[in-house]
Amino acid sequence: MLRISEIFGPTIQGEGAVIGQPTVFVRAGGCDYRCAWCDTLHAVDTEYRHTWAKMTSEEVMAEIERLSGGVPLTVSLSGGNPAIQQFGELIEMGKTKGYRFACETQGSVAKDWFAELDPLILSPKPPSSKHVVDWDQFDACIAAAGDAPRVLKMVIFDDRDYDWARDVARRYPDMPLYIQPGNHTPPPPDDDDAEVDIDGIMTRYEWLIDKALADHWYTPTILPQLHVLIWGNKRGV
Ligand SMILES: C[S@@+](CC[C@H](N)C(=O)[O-])C[C@H]1O[C@@H](n2cnc3c(N)ncnc32)[C@H](O)[C@@H]1O
Ligand SMILES: Nc1nc2[nH]cc(C(=O)O)c2c(=O)[nH]1
Ligand code: SF4
Ligand SMILES: [Mg+2]
Repeated sequence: MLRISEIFGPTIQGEGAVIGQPTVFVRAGGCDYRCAWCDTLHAVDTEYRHTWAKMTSEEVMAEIERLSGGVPLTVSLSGGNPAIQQFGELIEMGKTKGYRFACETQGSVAKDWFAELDPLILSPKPPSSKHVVDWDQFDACIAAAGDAPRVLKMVIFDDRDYDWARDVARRYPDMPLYIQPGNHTPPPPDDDDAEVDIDGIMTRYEWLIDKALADHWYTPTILPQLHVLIWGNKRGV
């Protein structure tokens, strides 16, 4: 059984490597982290566990097909941390029907089904999250992906995060790199309509662009969370 916080879409992927692509999101319930600025606490905080549905892979697949009208597209597994659950069966089922699976995870738990993803999006957490990355676990995630496409996506709030991200990028010179400004006004878990400070986010975005370009750091693609610019903190988009 899978613990599912929400399944929604099609919408556009708002972040990183496949930004703008039509996507159905499967948001897993439960996370081994609790980032200081997490924007999906309703899928993390166990206080909201009662809102997570227990579903079989067949039931999740049926909902993906219903939402997409049976027309294959990219399915993004997110959360929470999808890597603490068994998504191998769903991925196998979906791929035989022509669906493609991406997955977002912080890189704390490796799963053999990472090898079936296109792409695996690894999003190690910077100092502002208050988490410290276990790089052995992170490397195990990269190894588990094997030949599957994998990318790095890092959220940056401040100078310390920026310096940390540059170090991470040096450590993984062969991985496509995406950086995004943090949303300092993430929604509280019980209020998906909470105000978002778009001006503040755009100021941080501009700061991040200026800083990277001034440093001649040309390897990252620098993107905002497009869905936040369009829909704010709204859930299910
Ligand atoms: C909600 S997480 C779920 C997947 C996984 N737990 C992870 O962190 O990668 C999806 C993406 O949103 C990013 N994110 C979460 N809160 C954010 C915030 N306040 N501002 C910008 N990005 C955020 C995460 O860093 C991650 O890249
Ligand atoms: N449109 C849209 N794009 C996203 N990219 C990553 C998301 C996430 O919460 O994992 C997300 C999300 O929730 N919505
Ligand atoms: S790892 Fe991802 S889902 Fe978990 S608390 Fe951090 S941002 Fe939220
Ligand atoms: Mg999100």
